[in-house]
Amino acid sequence: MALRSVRKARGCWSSIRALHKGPGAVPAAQKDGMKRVFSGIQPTGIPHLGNYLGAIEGWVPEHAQLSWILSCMVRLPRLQHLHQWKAKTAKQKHDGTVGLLTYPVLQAADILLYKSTHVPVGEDQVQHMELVQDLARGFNTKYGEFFPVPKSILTSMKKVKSLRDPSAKMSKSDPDKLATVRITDSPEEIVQKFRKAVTDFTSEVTYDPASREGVSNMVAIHAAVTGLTVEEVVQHSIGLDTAHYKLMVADAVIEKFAPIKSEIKKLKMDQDHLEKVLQAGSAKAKELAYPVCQEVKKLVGFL
Ligand SMILES: Nc1ncnc2c1ncn2[C@@H]1O[C@H](COP(=O)(O)OC(=O)[C@@H](N)Cc2c[nH]c3ccccc23)[C@@H](O)[C@H]1O
Repeated sequence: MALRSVRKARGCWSSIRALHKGPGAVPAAQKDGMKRVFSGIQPTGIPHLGNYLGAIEGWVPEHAQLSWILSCMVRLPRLQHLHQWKAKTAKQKHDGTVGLLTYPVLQAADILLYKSTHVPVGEDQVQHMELVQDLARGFNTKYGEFFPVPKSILTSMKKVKSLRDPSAKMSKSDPDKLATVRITDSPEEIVQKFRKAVTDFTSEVTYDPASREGVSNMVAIHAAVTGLTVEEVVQHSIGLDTAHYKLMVADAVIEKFAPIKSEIKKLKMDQDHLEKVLQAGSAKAKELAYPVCQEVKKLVGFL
């Protein structure tokens, strides 16, 4: 389960806090115009004691409980038809687990538990968001208007492609280490990955995702990290061949990541601060999740 952040539109926490005075309080109705943005990420690496005490311990009951209730409202074929289930279980010789099959329901619980209205996700999650929307609508039809139907927020870079196979998405779990640029990569690693990025035999830099996926991925990444438009990026690259252009994109990515990397380094050195942030986040999340979960249990007849 992957609750990482519960963010708000500017100025909303105070009104949310006023409505949620801890366990037992009435869940907040989504007032007109009030946005609640929720996102998540797969947890990778080994969680430490601070993660567990500060956050994970506080997530488990409400997320798992709502997930169970929602899973009783979804038919098996609905989950078996999801692209990601089909792709992942195929990779595992059709030996996928129940957890893999039902994780989109747990993800729906993550989102609905906070009555989220907007969810920033990449393109691969759009089908899962449709499931969340169906579950919210289905619940509301059966038990009365309760959950907002959350909308996906997609950026222009909703599908960053692999540097080794531009027909596939860039993925953390890609076994080819050169395919994926990690935020923590050193400048040398980033240069090496872009140098080896798969493009084609035309040396000119153009943007044509249908026929030149590799170079177009470079251009799209370049535009996204510099804040320029695709047209501006292509214009600035006139006269460069793709080999030189790849190094230019690598430099732009290094520059983009530099302040993020130094912030990560600084934060990692301040474990006390990190644990405090986790604890405060966990308390805020609990304050929102508990009353919503209680209300759901009342509506479905558990309480
Ligand atoms: N190549 C790519 N190009 C553009 N976007 C991409 C690319 N790869 C990944 N993403 C997006 O990054 C987010 C985290 O990915 P995860 O696979 O960890 O994401 C996952 O596996 C979720 N199940 C985590 C999750 C758990 N609960 C949630 C609630 C709301 C939103 C997300 C979650 C996602 O938005 C994903 O779409």
